[in-house]
Amino acid sequence: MSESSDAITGASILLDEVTKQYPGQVKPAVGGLTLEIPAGSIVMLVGPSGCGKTTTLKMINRLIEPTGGKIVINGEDVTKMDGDTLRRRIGYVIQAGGLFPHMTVAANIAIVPKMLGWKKDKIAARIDELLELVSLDPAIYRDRYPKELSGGQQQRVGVARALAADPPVLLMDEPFGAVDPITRQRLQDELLNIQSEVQKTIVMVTHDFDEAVKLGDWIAVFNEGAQLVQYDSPERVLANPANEFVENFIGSGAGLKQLTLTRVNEVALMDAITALPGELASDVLSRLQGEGASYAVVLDQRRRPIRRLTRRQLSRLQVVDDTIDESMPSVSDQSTLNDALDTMLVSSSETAVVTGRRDVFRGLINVQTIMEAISQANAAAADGSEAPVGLNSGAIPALAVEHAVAAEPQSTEEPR
Ligand SMILES: Nc1ncnc2c1ncn2[C@@H]1O[C@H](COP(=O)(O)OP(=O)(O)OP(=O)(O)O)[C@@H](O)[C@H]1O
Repeated sequence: MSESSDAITGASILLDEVTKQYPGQVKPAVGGLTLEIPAGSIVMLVGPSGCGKTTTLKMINRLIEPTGGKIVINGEDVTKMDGDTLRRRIGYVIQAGGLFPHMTVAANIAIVPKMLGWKKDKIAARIDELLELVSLDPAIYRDRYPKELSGGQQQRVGVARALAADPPVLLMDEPFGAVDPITRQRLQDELLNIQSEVQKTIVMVTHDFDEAVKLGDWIAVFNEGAQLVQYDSPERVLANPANEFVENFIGSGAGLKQLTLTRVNEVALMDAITALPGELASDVLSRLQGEGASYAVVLDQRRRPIRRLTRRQLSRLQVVDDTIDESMPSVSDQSTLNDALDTMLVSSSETAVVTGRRDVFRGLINVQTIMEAISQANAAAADGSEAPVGLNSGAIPALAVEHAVAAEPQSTEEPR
């Protein structure tokens, strides 16, 4: 991306007493909702089926027109703005990516830049940059059709397409609902990695409370009619649920869910002895013995881990080869400790290999570290930082919506 990695490019969003009354319905689907969404944050909308999450989300880009109230983006009232113009500033991601089946991956991503009249070579460069960003090798995937991709890959392309023209806001409606749990975990980790790079304002609807805890800076828990029951940090929603409704929604195992609050990159990792294909096994073995380590991590040329070799395995080898062990327990540094623990349990291994951006090796994590983190998790709930404003009626008291320091947002438009 062209922005520096820590610049917030997202825009603040304010829903100001927003209402949606569908024709023929007795009660409004969303009634007088006020919600402050800080620039550069991820806000998760959760609640039971039919409570108005999707309606709330789609009112932000006016795919659904509010029947009352105002929507303010970066200080600008966009309620009366032309809907198409508005949607050029807002990326939109839906379940299964919503890709056009008869267009290649590249053509799908290029839709918005083309509409904006970008030059061919700029579009081509952007496609490759975005595919790299979502961890798809451009040389392999740019000319494929959606049906030649897995569900997770389609979803990644959907995210790439939504980011194509660098919109300050990304709306995501159950984006990972259609993929298996492992792919879902990877896509969540990737989204966090991408977000640490792009710092957009992301509003996401999910059915999955664990997903909300994992991804959200803030969680909005709704009841019917988009009644906001609690709007706070994941730590505080877990530690102090506002009432029984939220408690029930969190479900059992709130203690273990604390593990979802801590990411692998927040705990100390252990160093490991690494080896490269082509090295003499005896050299690696003597390094292991010198450090008292039980195995070495073999890295490929791009420093991505491909397998682990124990002392015994090394003693039987002449030269380290480049065999890839698909079953090696490996987690991204954006994974939660919960995911890391899962990975270890599934592989019956007390340690897992940790990778960072572009899957580069970062170190090792072990069960001990995770156990220690559980005992520390509650401390975070005591953090006194203020939650954004969220309520259901009346004017907002002294709103201090931060205005993003973002450059003038470029246009984008999502196909609908
Ligand atoms: N086009 C429509 N016309 C009339 N009623 C609608 C329309 N769309 C949604 N509703 C109603 O508005 C309420 C909120 O729907 P919405 O889709 O926003 O809920 P949701 O929380 O996203 O639900 P889910 O989690 O099941 O997707 C529901 O009662 C729904 O039946």
